[in-house]
Amino acid sequence: MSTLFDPDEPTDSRPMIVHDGPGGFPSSGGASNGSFGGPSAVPGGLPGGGAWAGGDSLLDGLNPEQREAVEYRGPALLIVAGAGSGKTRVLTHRIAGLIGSREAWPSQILAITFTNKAAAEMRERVDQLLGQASSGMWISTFHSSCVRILRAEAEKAGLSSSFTIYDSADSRNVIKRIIKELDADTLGFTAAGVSNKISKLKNELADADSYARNANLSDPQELMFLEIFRQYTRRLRAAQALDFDDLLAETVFLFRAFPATAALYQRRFRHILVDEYQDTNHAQYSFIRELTRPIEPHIVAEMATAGHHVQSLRDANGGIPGASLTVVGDSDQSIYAFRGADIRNIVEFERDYPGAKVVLLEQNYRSTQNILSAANSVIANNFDRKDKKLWTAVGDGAKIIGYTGYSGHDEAQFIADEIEKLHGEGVAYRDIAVFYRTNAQTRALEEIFVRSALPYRVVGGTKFYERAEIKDAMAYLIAVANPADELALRRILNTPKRGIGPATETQLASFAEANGISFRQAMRDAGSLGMGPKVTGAILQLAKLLDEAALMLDPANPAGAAKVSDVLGFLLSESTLLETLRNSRDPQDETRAENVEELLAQTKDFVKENPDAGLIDFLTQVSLVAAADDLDDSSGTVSLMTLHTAKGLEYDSVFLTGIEEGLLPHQMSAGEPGGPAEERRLFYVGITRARKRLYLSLAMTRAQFGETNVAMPSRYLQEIPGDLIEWRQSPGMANSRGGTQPRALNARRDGYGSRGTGSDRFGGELPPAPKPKTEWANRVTAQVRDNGDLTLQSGDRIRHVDFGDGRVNQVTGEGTKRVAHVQFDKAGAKKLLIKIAPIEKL
Ligand SMILES: Nc1ncnc2c1ncn2[C@@H]1O[C@H](COP(=O)(O)OP(=O)(O)OP(=O)(O)O)[C@@H](O)[C@H]1O
Ligand SMILES: [Mg+2]
Repeated sequence: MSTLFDPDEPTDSRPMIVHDGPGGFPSSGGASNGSFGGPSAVPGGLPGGGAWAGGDSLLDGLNPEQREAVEYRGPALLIVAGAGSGKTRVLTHRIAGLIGSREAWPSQILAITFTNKAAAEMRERVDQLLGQASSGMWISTFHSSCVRILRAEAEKAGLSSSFTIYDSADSRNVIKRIIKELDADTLGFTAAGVSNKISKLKNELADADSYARNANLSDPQELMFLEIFRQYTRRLRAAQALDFDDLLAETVFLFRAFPATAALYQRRFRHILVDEYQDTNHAQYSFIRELTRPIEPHIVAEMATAGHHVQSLRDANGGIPGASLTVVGDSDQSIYAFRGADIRNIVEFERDYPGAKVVLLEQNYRSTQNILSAANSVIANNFDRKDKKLWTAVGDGAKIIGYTGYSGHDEAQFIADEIEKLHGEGVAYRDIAVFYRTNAQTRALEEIFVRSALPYRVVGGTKFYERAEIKDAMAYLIAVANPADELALRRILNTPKRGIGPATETQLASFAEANGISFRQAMRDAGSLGMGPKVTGAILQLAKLLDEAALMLDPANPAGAAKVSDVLGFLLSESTLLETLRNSRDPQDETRAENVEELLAQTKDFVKENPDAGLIDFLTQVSLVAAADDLDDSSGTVSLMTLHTAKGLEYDSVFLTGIEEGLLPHQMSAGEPGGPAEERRLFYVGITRARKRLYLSLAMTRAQFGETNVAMPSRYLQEIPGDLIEWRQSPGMANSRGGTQPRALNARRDGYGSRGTGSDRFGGELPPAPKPKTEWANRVTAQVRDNGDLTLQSGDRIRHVDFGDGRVNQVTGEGTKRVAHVQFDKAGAKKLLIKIAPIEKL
């Protein structure tokens, strides 16, 4: 992929049709016969009478409604259906059908998915269905599509094509600085609050000026906010940077300001398909709206004059009709209202696209009947929705398993044990997922999983690219790519330490401002600032290093343009960043150095996979890695992720954890209108990810923000018919109660009085306080454990803080990854990671 994209360029490398296709593909030989009459026309015959891998088999795996959706040809198609009914599958088959039947060139297709991973999967499926790789399709997220367009049209958008993309941490840093400078914290402004508000406004396509028009500027709060918003906008512009929300908004503004530019894309993309449409916000909606607009005859005439191929697409009036649009979604799965997503986009689709065909899908192919029934009865409690009943031919399947733990740790231990059991029954780790509402819940889970030597990965936690050392290394690359990016320059100014303090940084900034030059130029001019020779030398050296790196990348470089990996290697070694980490005494720096080396390795892979790509391509790719993109199906690990990240995915076995009031629904949702209903949809999304087995767990006490609080079962649990769930108790509770209902659930019933007899009272029967730990246990728990030297072999007796005494059956693994398989006298069989397990040899 080259950095810049020309919408008029042929991007399809397949020697498919020899005549001139629609959308202006230069003929690849042969005469232009113009027989390709628009999106719904099928050009006659295939070259050489060849067949493609799809054909009937493309429709074989579909039910009649799905087929109808795949085969429908018309300007607008809306597929609304519940979870797991094959919406994404229909989109994929539809794309393959359009290409396979020669109705569309791959390059005329734009498919929007929610994550880059979903995009990659869709592309792979399409290629599979077609039996060959088809390049030129745009299957990507909203953000990736917008970046490609903005880089190609940067000049019109008033940007450099090497603009930087700020992630939320970057933009918060800028906002933090502004708040400090304006003393806005005295008025109660926080970086998080301001950044949320700005993000919401941008999702509504508002900018500082439009905000000013509607704001009450006699209110000091609003006035201050406006000033922060203005400064923020100005600073990002000066740094040639866009934040995530800008990517969408700027593209829409560009299309509106330059109809002729928009027309290039409107003409190119004849088929636009959007997955998860229920979660589009106003800016995303507008982007699609602009792209599907018909092109006015006078613009078509201009395009023809400019040499663009438009002839075959023209209608009787000389205009070009709007692209065909297919959207799929499920309003019951709308979970991004907090980011401005608007269910109305789906509800009002028929109004916005008159004559749209609507297809409903009702058969679920993912889950067992028990899981579906639970999902159906939960979501039925939301008002204001069209009732739809999902059914499945799969059969009832296993019951849902419920578990109430004493604590988050107890809950996590239950999950770890169940996972091992499933694994023992032949379920692969990769087919198991654990979901939670808040990231904080991972702590207990991770602790237990590590101790149990369970292979897992947290999807979208503290992401690799959000680590400080990676951001440092990336800032070097960004500073080379975009010299205007002051944030990147300030980040590396004294990283690694080179004796440039905050006072010097401020001095450089003021010098730049006073002289109307960039921060980078101020660095180059450091000699005239009258600072000490050491500091001056350090600044000049850094400026020179960056300039040299930029020269390496220059295509005019006599040695040939250097690759991203070479440049990063050069920067890391010349700046001594890597060496400093390696030589540091801070033990964490060892990991940091490894991470930076990993980044270097990644750039090498990137160069291998994309030989023609440059630095900007690499930076773009990194900026757009979304949370779910960390998923790697091939790895044999259990996936841990938030409910939001789980959208669109499916797993054989799913654990939904922390089903408690305050977590689900989340306490923050209580005050929001529609909050609890949105949380219920989130629960529905979670339930419907499971294919065969579903676990619902909660804890009676939950440690949060350093406090341990009594937790109450979520109101949503009561919405699941009791006979679908088989409750397992916390081990400590089994003795005192005979029934199968978890005690905490009874407490909940009491509180709500909606079910139960009232005799099931919680009062006076609080669970016994956890046993005080022995002095030994306290010591083992308190110390930072490192049993690296502990030698264990089968037959050894050990003592564990929680599980008591037991006997080692087997030791597997090497070095720090040694695992003891222990049969505890009371707690049963467990696996422990020796290095950190709270154990002692007896
Ligand atoms: N006609 C069919 N025959 C067999 N399997 C199918 C059929 N339709 C869909 N499936 C399978 O059912 C599962 C769910 O399909 P898909 O992911 O497309 O549903 P979805 O409606 O997009 O779900 P979600 O709302 O969760 O995004 C997938 O594993 C898919 O391959
Ligand atoms: Mg889907």
